[in-house]
Formats: sequence, structure tokens, C-alpha cells
Amino acid sequence: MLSCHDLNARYGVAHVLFDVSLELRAGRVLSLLGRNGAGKSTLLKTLMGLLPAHSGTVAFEGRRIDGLPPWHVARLGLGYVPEERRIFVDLSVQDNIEVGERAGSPWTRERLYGIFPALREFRKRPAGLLSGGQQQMLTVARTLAGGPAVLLIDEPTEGLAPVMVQTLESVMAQLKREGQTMLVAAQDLRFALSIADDICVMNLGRVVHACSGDDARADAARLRQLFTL
Ligand SMILES: Nc1ncnc2c1ncn2[C@@H]1O[C@H](COP(=O)(O)OP(=O)(O)OP(=O)(O)O)[C@@H](O)[C@H]1O
Repeated sequence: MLSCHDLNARYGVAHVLFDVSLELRAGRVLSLLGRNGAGKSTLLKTLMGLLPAHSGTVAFEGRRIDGLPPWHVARLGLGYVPEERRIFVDLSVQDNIEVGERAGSPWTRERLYGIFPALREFRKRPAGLLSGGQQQMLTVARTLAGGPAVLLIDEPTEGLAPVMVQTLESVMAQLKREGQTMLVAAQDLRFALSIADDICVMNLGRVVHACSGDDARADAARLRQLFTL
């Protein structure tokens, strides 16, 4: 469904992604693991067209999308939840979701409220009054409201209290059960393993290991080693 091949990306003269290739299949969750600075965020930005690919290709549903502007990539069906939560703090929770809504999205507001009950409860509140974890949920819900075929999420558990991490984990598991295709960048090995069908480990801008989630869960110690290279 979404793939890249020999992707290279730079910030100015700094070469950050090196020949990255991966494939995300429909209905699956790919966890992109790597410690700080491994290149996960840069990869998501490059897939979205927020950072131009220096070389290599990105394809979505059989069509080249590298070189397209981010709004076009989003319209084709890629939804991006950046690491920093970009909610409209003065708008209500409901209005924030409405901003993301697109006609024909399978993720109707009622369905989203079913998955994120706290958002239903606080729907009239200004979004700026939500906790960090609830703001993270709102960002995910707003992106889903646009009906993305693929959801790209950057470090969803970063900076959240353990109880919120658990909530988010069960939300992501439910999204997965409902067939949402996802690419999830994470440093949290336990979280990444809990939802992954497939795993890619990045280090210093390269994919250093790729395997199935089942293989990774069977030998988490080896994965931890690779991950901390
Ligand atoms: N805007 C930028 N300009 C220059 N270098 C950058 C920029 N953003 C990131 N980098 C560098 O690119 C490399 C990859 O960073 P990236 O943020 O993609 O890693 P990451 O795996 O997502 O880690 P993190 O979890 O810290 O975001 C790092 O060496 C980082 O310092």
C-alpha cells in the first residue's frame, strides 16, 4: 500500500536518511523503532512530502508520490500525526475534530467518540484544557476524521504518563482491529511490540533490521540489542 525504495533525505548539507526501503501492507501495523535521532521523524516527513526526497522513490497504492506537495499526499490518503501535538487550543474538542472531517470518511464523529470516550465527555471544552494524553488522542481522532487510508504516527506515547500510555495502547489496538493501516514511529520497544505486525529498526538514518512482529516478540532481547546499537 505504502512503500519507499532507496530513499535518501537531507536537511541542507546534512545527509540524514540513507537508502531507506520499507513496505507497509494494507490492514497492517508497521512499527518503526529507533532511538533518538535514528531518523524516524525524518522518514515520516519525507513520506508525507514535508521534506523533499533527495533521491529514491515513495509509492502509494502503486503510484509514485515523491515530489508531491504534502497537501496532495494527504488528499491521496496519508494522515500524519506529528510528534508535537498541533491542536487548536481555543477551539472546542468537537470543533477540532470538525476541522479534520472529510465527507465519506469511515471515521464518523460517533465512531471516533466510541473509541475515544474522553473526547465525547469533553467535547465542549476548549482543547487547550485537555491533558497531554487527551490532546494526543484528539490529534489522532482529528486525523482519522479525514479518513486516511494510512495513518502515520510519530512517537504517540512520548511524554505521556504511564496510565495514558496504556489507554493509548488500547486505542491503537482497537484501531488495528478495525483494520486501520498504520505506520508508528516509536522509541518505546514494549509499546511498539504490542501492536506491530511488522517491525523495522532504524539506526543512524538506515534500516538495520526488518522482521515480523511475531519474530520480534519471540526474541525481544535481540531486538533490544539492535535497537540500542
Ligand atoms: N530540522 C533539522 N535540521 C537539521 N538536522 C535535523 C533536523 N531535524 C532532525 N535533524 C537530524 O536528523 C537526524 C534524525 O532526526 P529525527 O528527528 O528524524 O530522528 P528520530 O529517530 O525521529 O528521533 P526523535 O525521536 O528524537 O525525533 C538527527 O541527527 C537530527 O539531529
